Amino acid sequence: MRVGIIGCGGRMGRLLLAEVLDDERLQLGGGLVRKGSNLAGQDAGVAIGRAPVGVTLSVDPEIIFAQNDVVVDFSTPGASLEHATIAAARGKPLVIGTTGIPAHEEVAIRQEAERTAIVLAANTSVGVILLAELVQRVAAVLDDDFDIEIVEMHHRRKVDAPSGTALLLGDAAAKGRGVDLQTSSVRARDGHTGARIAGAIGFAALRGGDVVGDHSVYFAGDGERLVLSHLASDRRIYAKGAIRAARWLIDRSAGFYTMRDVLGFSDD
Ligand SMILES: NC(=O)C1=CN([C@@H]2O[C@H](COP(=O)(O)OP(=O)(O)OC[C@H]3O[C@@H](n4cnc5c(N)ncnc54)[C@H](OP(=O)(O)O)[C@@H]3O)[C@@H](O)[C@H]2O)C=CC1
Ligand SMILES: O=C(O)C1=N[C@H](C(=O)O)C[C@H](O)C1
Repeated sequence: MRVGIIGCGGRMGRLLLAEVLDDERLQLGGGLVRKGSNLAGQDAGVAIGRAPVGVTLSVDPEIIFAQNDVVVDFSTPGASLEHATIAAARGKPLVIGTTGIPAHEEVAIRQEAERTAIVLAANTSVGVILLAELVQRVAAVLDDDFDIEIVEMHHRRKVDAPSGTALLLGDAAAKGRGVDLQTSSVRARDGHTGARIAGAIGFAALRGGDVVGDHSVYFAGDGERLVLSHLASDRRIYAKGAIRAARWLIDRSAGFYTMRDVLGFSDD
């Protein structure tokens, strides 16, 4: 199975290259970097501090999709939509791990998934997907007397907030409670905000240091708090999960999928 990686100059892209190169069942079929990147034209192995592997990093996404059976994209929102369009035109499966994708772009990605198989996953770690299942269950059991607040912390270089995972957990909480996240969420608080709105799902984003990714969902009641957390200490969990999604996706027909589908969770 030939795997192409998009965003090879990034924190995740580098780990994804290593993951593919270290898996004897996989073949690295190409890697994409941003136009103007000083990694363009460099050997993919050398780019991650290893011996040459004979695969040159390209700036042409068409080549990446032509040369691979499945492509994994951890880059930036606009770029991921562009890649979904190319994937759809070529009928190539695509795993997108990019977060901060605006709603209208997600709609467009879902449309492209009518022509090819696409996994869109704000978090590819098994632990986080399990956390989301737990959050949905707890939210279904506890009533509005328990206020839901989602707190996340990431490294100082993260550019989007709240994290895609925080929004995914918010969605799980909203589903469990039977409410709409868009109309229930409070994304920031500052100044004289007034008392907390009953039934709101609140978000808080912390940024600092090298934190890989911490997420906690608080169910805060009178006299007790239930806190469900996932703390990531090694970014490789995301790379491993993304490659698991790519393996799973290769045999799928066109459609829009999530990590729940990859892990075989059903809706019953
Ligand atoms: N789903 C998950 O489990 C996870 C998701 N993420 C998400 O993945 C994304 C990437 O994260 P991270 O690796 O930390 O970020 P980085 O900023 O380190 O990497 C992003 C990379 O994408 C490159 N890039 C931008 N545009 C293009 C393009 N058109 N073609 C090819 N490459 C491009 C950038 O190039 P350049 O360096 O030249 O600017 C950069 O190297 C983020 O949205 C993040 O939130 C992160 C971790 C886990
Ligand atoms: O940018 C990151 O680092 C991460 N981004 C994803 C997100 O926004 O949820 C996943 C993980 O938390 C790491």
